[in-house]
Amino acid sequence: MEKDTVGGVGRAMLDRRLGELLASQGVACTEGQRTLLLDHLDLVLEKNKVMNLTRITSPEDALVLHILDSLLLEEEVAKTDGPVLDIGTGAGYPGIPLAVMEDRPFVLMDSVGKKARAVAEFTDAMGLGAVGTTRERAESYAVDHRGEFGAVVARAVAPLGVLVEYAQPLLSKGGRLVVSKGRLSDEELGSGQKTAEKVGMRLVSRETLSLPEGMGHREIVVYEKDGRSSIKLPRPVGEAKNKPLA
Ligand SMILES: C[S@@+](CC[C@H](N)C(=O)[O-])C[C@H]1O[C@@H](n2cnc3c(N)ncnc32)[C@H](O)[C@@H]1O
Repeated sequence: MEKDTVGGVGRAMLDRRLGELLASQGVACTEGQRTLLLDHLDLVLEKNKVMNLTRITSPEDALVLHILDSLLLEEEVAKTDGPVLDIGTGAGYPGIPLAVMEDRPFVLMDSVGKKARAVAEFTDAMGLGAVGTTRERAESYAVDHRGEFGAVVARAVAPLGVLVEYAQPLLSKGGRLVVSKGRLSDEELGSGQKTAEKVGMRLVSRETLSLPEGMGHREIVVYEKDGRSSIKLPRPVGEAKNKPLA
């Protein structure tokens, strides 16, 4: 039977608030999808009592900072086809909310085994059959999963240039990298751009958004794989971060 609380707060109130928040950002969501989004949040907050998954412990804040923030990527992800990969999923954000909204295969990846296992427990409990999880690093996963994904998403994982390098070998031709960033400096954007030119990706869009209730600033940056890389990818584990291409 469905619990009537989420993280100790009344579910009916959170459900109402979530509906308002999503509507205010133009995200269409059914009652069944909201139920799953709140189920996931409850599982995360329970698990967070025994392992470090998130520093956001207030369910009200998590509605904005986890659920809505993840779904700000939905419009861009919906423009792509084929499987979606979430690199560095942590507690399942943004991958699980996106998988709740999109009827297509997802893979949620984290390099930390206990996080990948926690996320697998969440998707099992939620009955998300089309969602796989893997404990892997993006660089090593790309060796055996070249060109498999129509979209790669990432939030709070690595600088833009590093993400462009991680995503390139994993994407199919025409596939897109959709990244959520807080403040994005000109320097980080510049290095993303130079990396993209080297690896056969092009910047499609950059959108700036404000979260409700003054809870932050977001940039949604989208790249498309439109050519071949001039460098053999993936490079060995750690090189994208330690020896960036730009
Ligand atoms: C700051 S957390 C963000 C988690 C989640 N995306 C979110 O926004 O709440 C970054 C996560 O990325 C994972 N990570 C970092 N580099 C990675 C890589 N190369 N491949 C896979 N996972 C990675 C870390 O283990 C960590 O769980």
